[in-house]
Amino acid sequence: PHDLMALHPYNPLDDLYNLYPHSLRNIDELCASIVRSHRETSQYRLEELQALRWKVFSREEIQAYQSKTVDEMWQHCAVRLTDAVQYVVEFAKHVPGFRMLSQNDQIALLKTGSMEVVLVRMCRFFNTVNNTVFFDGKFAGTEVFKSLACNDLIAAVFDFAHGMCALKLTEQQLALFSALVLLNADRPSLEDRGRVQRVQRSVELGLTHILHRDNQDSLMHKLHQRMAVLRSLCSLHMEKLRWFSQRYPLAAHSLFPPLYKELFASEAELLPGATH
Ligand SMILES: CCS(=O)(=O)c1ccc(CNC(=O)N2CC3(CCCC3)c3nc(-c4c(OC)ncnc4C4CC4)ccc32)cc1
Repeated sequence: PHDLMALHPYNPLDDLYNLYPHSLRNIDELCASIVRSHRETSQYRLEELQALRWKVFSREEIQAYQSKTVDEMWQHCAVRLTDAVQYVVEFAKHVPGFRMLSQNDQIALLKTGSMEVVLVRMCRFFNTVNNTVFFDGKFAGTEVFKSLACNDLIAAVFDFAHGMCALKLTEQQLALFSALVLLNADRPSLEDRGRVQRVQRSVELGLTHILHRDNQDSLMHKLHQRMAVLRSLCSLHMEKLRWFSQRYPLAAHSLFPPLYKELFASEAELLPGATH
């Protein structure tokens, strides 16, 4: 099935063999190991989410969320996001080639990529019928997040989830796409961009291989479009975060989990006077 190799004058599989001379003798093994780590770090199994699909928040529970203050709700969400990000960090650590990168490059990729992978994974626990997302143990509509005071961001997240669901990705396709979102050699402040490019190329090869095998080559273009939407979503999020940390300097500084300082805040950028 490697006829697609014929299309590439140079054979990126050489990169694969150079990168992992012993462990992964072919692209199937690369895909299998990424799918396995996706499955082991996906936080919720599809069957669990399917069973909870119609468990939505009551009027009282929605009221309770909506009566939280802005900083209370941001902090509440921050805890849920941090939890989800931990699973993405575990996923990243098992993507072949990721751990061979320098510590700084691993952090640089996670700093921006982890949020994007959380958003990609959200389509697994999104119910397009009643426009709800699994949050805090039940399925929540946009009204649950009203007190965050950023309805445009939430609307954009829900739109993105709809768009991802429309592609009807299999778990295997989602696993390879998540790895590709993470292994982005265009991220800022990478020390060894060339090395990240080689790992990115091998993951791209894996995704191309999986889509070719599933007879869905046309999905690749759509997935690249999704990545562009992801980047705009995350910059909108960072804009909100800047607004939030100026409006609630104490909350941003003390309430966000320690991971925040590691992953998102840099001295000048987000938290004035942050202590590392
Ligand atoms: C990364 C760890 S950290 O550095 O400590 C860190 C960094 C930033 C923040 C503040 N942003 C924030 O809390 N956000 C942002 C967004 C909405 C826009 C993009 C993702 C989001 N989403 C959820 C979330 C969900 O989180 C797991 N699960 C389901 N639904 C939702 C909401 C509908 C969006 C829950 C929190 C949440 C918090 C913590």
